[in-house]
Amino acid sequence: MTSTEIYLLLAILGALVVTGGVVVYARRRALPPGKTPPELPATEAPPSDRALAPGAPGRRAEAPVRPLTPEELARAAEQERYVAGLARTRGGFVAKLARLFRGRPRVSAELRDEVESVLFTADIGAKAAQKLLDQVTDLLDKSDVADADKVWAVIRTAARQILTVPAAPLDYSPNPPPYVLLMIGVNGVGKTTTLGKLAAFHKAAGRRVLLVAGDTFRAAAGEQLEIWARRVGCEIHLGKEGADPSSVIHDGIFRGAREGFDVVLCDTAGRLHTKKELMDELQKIRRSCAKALARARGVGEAEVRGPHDTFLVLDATIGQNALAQAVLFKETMDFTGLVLTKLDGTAKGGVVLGVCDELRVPVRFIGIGEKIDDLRPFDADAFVEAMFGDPDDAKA
Ligand SMILES: Nc1nc2c(ncn2[C@@H]2O[C@H](COP(=O)(O)OP(=O)(O)OP(=O)(O)O)[C@@H](O)[C@H]2O)c(=O)[nH]1
Repeated sequence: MTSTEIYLLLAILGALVVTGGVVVYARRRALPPGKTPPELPATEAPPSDRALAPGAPGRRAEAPVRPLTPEELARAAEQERYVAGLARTRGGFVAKLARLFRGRPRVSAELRDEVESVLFTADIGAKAAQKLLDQVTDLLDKSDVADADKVWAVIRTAARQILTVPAAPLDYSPNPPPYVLLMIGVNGVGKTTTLGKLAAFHKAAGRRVLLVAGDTFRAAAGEQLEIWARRVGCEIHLGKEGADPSSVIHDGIFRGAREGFDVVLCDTAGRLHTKKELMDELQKIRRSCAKALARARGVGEAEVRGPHDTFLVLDATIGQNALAQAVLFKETMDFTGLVLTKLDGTAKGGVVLGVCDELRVPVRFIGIGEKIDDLRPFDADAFVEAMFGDPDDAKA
């Protein structure tokens, strides 16, 4: 080896040593103080030398994406369906409120007037509107400016308080069975449809269901319920057209008890709360429920209260008129729960707040479409979340 070759070799070796030192220094600098880079396994080449196929051993870790379980997927789809079903309702006064807050990180007391105008022109009833406004005013009174998020949170909390009506959970397993439900309301509000959906709900929970066609006034009503019974795969008790609804319902409940059904769901003809004779007929129907249960149990009528539940069905699309209807029904007929239907088709769904506030009767179910699975048990928290989730998401 010539001296030139020796110098050249030494120069290359020197350069390699310097480059290695710089690389190690740079790597140490990149780590938090006190940390040393992890040692590579002696037997393995550095990752860069390996195939980059996903999952190859030693491949630089990507954030692992865990596939959702079927239950999680079902829950997400259900949540999406629920929120979509309430989109129009959310597009009502909630969207108007959200528009007031949009783009205003801080809001002043002047906003109070605008909030007042939205609340009092919404279909939530004057009392509920006042309660929400009081909360906003309280907050704004505390300082000249308030955080828009805080105002929104105050409205959400007040709405949740109004919607949370204390009530025992529904008991579908009375001893002795069956659980008897009477559905009442004005014409066309969705009584029969809701009964069909409820029959499906109980069937899915493993209960034996009997539908009772207590609307003997309208020939098509029995047929409509029969279609639901076939769709759900449950039995139906039909009376003769024009028969006394009390006697049809009595016989249906008695049959339900004798034949070991778990749940008996009774339809009634639609009626206006202003028609006295029709409201009297409802009282008679209720007494016949008690009579049938007493007879089936072999006890005196005084020992039986009547149907376990009576639900008043309200059509949310008529907004405040639904609230007026409910108030007038309550004057003549007790009901234990409310069903708000057609929330999918209206911007007036805020009436749920009004009925909860005014009547303090729990909303038990809401209808969010015409299909068999478009009925949801009412949950104040879930409803508030779907309605008031985030002002920026509210439908413009
Ligand atoms: N979009 C929508 N439509 C509904 C809902 N519930 C019921 N409907 C529709 O409302 C209409 C009336 O429903 P019915 O079940 O016949 O009402 P009803 O109270 O039994 O009527 P009467 O027997 O005349 O008193 C039907 O077209 C239903 O499909 C709902 O939650 N959403």
